[in-house]
Amino acid sequence: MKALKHLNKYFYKYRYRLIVGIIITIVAKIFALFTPRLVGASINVVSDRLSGKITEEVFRSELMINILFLIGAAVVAGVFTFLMRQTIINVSRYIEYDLKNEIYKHYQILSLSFYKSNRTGDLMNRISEDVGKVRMYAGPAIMYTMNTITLFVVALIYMISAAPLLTLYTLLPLPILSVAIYYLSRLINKRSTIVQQSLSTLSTYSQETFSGITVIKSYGIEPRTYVEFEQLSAENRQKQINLTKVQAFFFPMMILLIGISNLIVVYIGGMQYMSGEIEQIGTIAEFIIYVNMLTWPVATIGWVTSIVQEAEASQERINEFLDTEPEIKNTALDLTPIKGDIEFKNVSFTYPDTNIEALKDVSFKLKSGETLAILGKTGSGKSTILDLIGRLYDIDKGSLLIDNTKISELNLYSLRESIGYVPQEAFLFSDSIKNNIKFGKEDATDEEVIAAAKNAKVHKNIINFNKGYDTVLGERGITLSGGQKQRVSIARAIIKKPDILLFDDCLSAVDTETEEKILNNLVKLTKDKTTIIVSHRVSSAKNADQIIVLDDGRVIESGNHESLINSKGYYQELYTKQLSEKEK
Ligand SMILES: Nc1ncnc2c1ncn2[C@@H]1O[C@H](COP(=O)(O)OP(=O)(O)OP(=O)(O)O)[C@@H](O)[C@H]1O
Repeated sequence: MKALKHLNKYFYKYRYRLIVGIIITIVAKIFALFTPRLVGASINVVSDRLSGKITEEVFRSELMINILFLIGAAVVAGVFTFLMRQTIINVSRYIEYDLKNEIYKHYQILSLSFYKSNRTGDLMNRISEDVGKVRMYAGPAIMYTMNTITLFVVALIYMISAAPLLTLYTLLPLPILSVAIYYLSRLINKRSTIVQQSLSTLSTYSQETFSGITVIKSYGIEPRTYVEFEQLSAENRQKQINLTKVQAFFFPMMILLIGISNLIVVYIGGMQYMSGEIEQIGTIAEFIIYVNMLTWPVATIGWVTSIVQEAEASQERINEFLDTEPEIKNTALDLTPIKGDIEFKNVSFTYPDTNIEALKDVSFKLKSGETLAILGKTGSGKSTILDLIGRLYDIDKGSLLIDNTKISELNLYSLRESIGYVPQEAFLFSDSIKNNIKFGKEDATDEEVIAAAKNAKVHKNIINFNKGYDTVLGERGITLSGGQKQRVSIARAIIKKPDILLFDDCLSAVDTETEEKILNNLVKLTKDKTTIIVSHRVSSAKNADQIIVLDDGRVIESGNHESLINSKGYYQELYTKQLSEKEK
């Protein structure tokens, strides 16, 4: 129960609803328990009439009163049972909502390395499946426990006052039922988890084959995927059958144990009536109803125990993520406006998960408004530099200064707010093109969106689509070409008008002519912004104020276009090669 303590704050938040719910539960059960007494009393009236103890008139009026009370008690119990679900189960839904939001909010502040080391499926599971299991504790478990306690206490008082020995015999099989249900519920839960896992494997497999349908069709491997699907499907079927097998035990077992209890009541009760220990025949009927009313609550003791165990395990998994501290901490609580000076002083950085030393002793200084181009072979550490400026990771050695202040001392929100980042692989959401661009600036006007798209040289493509800027992208929408995606992604960054712009090889899928036009627009737009362009092409770099060339995490050349051409190194070689390719 330690992990589940996390929910106490929510129970406190909804305490009034919960208390009302508990009171309603108690009232509902008290009224439900009028039934056996009234039935017993009615049978006694019939028996008294048969033995001539009462007159026909008294018989009729007493029976009528009993029947009216029976109907009244059933109606009140029914209304209160409805209200019981409306209060306690609703509280569990509120708690489920709050917990989901809490987890999601926490996910948002966790660092990139957390996402690298945990699978997306796991993150999704904890926020959906696990929260669902915890809800069962916060709602149904509490409701059924209250139900059982009230029913038991009230029924026992009635039963013992009517026939103490018969009470003992009647209740004898019930603990066996409770224990049996507990083990059965555990088995059911275990098998349901196995079914869930197999279902998720099946859906992951189908999802992947649908996303990769182009590859599957072009390689003609549809029959193979079909066979694989069939195998997974067959495994799932077997697991479902295994689950049904144990589920099928549930009700027969209950019916058997209720039957045994009924038999005991009739047998022992009958004997006691004959020997005169029980005075009225109605008591036997009353007891039969008690047994039937108590069986389900007793069964739920076992069921609730297994729900609580499951909830505890789920909450433990949830807490594990909630207790994970973000590696990147915001230490400056006040906002810190950013101008855009960037300085790397002997910066080294090793990725914690792979231990790859991506940057070694890197130094450069960039004044606000200047442009830096970074070139180098693949894997040389170019993107890593941009990640460090966005503080997606913290550096190991050296110092990274923004506006002459250590990056870790800046307000994280201000820092990221001042950056416009265009990643190497453009990611667009399944939304309209307009909203994808506006992602950079939520309150942007249509004119601003169009201006950004024009500067990113993608406006003409967009207006050629039937729905223009309202064209929906993604799974159910249109698929943009690689170059179009990159340009929408550029528009998203420039609409924000940030102080620092980071372009990570984002023109690689664009032809050189369009690249030239975009770069010309960027020169105008980024006049007073600090800009870093990562590229494999000299054409993207040649106009930059500074150029650095990286090799295996080290700066091997630095300068401007002219000085690097004259120094006859990697840059000059690349320039000559790319120039001759262009001329071919
Ligand atoms: N998130 C990560 N976790 C672990 N290692 C990483 C991560 N990202 C990059 N690396 C490693 O760090 C090194 C530098 O990678 P980086 O992406 O900075 O290179 P790059 O110069 O941008 O390459 P490219 O031109 O191919 O984009 C590579 O060896 C890479 O495998």
